[in-house]
Amino acid sequence: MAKLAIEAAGLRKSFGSQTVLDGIDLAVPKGTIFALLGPNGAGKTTLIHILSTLIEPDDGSARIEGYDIVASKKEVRQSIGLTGQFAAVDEVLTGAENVNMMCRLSGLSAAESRVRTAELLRSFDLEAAAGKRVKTYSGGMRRKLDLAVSLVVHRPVLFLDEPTTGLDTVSRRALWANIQQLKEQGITIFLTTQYLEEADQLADRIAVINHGRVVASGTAAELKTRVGGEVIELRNKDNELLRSLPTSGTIADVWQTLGSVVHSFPEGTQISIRKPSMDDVFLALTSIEKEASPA
Ligand SMILES: Nc1ncnc2c1ncn2[C@@H]1O[C@H](COP(=O)(O)OP(=O)(O)OP(=O)(O)O)[C@@H](O)[C@H]1O
Repeated sequence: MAKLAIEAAGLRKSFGSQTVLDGIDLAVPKGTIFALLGPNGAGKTTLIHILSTLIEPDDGSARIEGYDIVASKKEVRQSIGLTGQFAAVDEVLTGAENVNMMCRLSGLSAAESRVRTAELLRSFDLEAAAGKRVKTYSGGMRRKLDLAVSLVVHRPVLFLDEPTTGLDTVSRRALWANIQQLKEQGITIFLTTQYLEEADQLADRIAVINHGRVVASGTAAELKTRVGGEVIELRNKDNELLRSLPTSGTIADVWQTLGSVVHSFPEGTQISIRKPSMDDVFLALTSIEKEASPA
């Protein structure tokens, strides 16, 4: 049995003259959460579409649960669940009707469908809203319902394309908890996100993608270490950030770094030293290419 749920080598895709994926390699172990982090237009959705067999790559290969995404489309489709960027549920139906309809379409009997619908609505905390039409749902509730619908049939691999885009902090955290629970059930999660905090909080491994290439990959801690050292923060008496300065963290380097700016800041300026955040990592890894790319 393959240990990897998702593996890709040299995936390429162009639309006309635009190269969207420029040689992507991936290896996602089973039962883990993998986050593909990148800015708008980096190629995240295109990669999900390729891995979920919706479009074919121009070059390279990929396997899901050991099945080739081009030669064994049917087996790949039977191994995956997918939720896209926009909720794919029917607004006129109630939450329960949506889940129930998907159960019936998936071949469950009426009785089985009732049981599964109740189970799913319970695990996503949607029982109270089960009888309400989806058009009355908040963005967070729709996303939860979307996830519930994609889990009607047990699939070992779940693709989530920007699952929390547009949600407020509370709904986002609730959805993160749901996603963690899916991992605890042994499901491999591949998600795309523009939110650094989301990748930091949820993912076992992260790949940062920019202009169709993986520019860095590893655990959140590894990526932070890659950017290196520590960050000195200078704040005024109201605790407002005045400047962040990179440092290796040694006494000599902190001394030298502060020495070069000490006269530029008023007395009373406070300093603190911290590890780099995912924001520092992301900016460091994507800023050079961003500057070079057209707006
Ligand atoms: N079917 C298509 N035809 C032509 N161009 C496309 C097509 N699909 C995607 N693109 C282009 O490919 C690039 C990458 O798009 P993609 O949706 O994969 O990026 P993304 O990282 O998911 O961005 P976002 O976060 O905005 O969804 C974009 O410039 C987009 O316009």
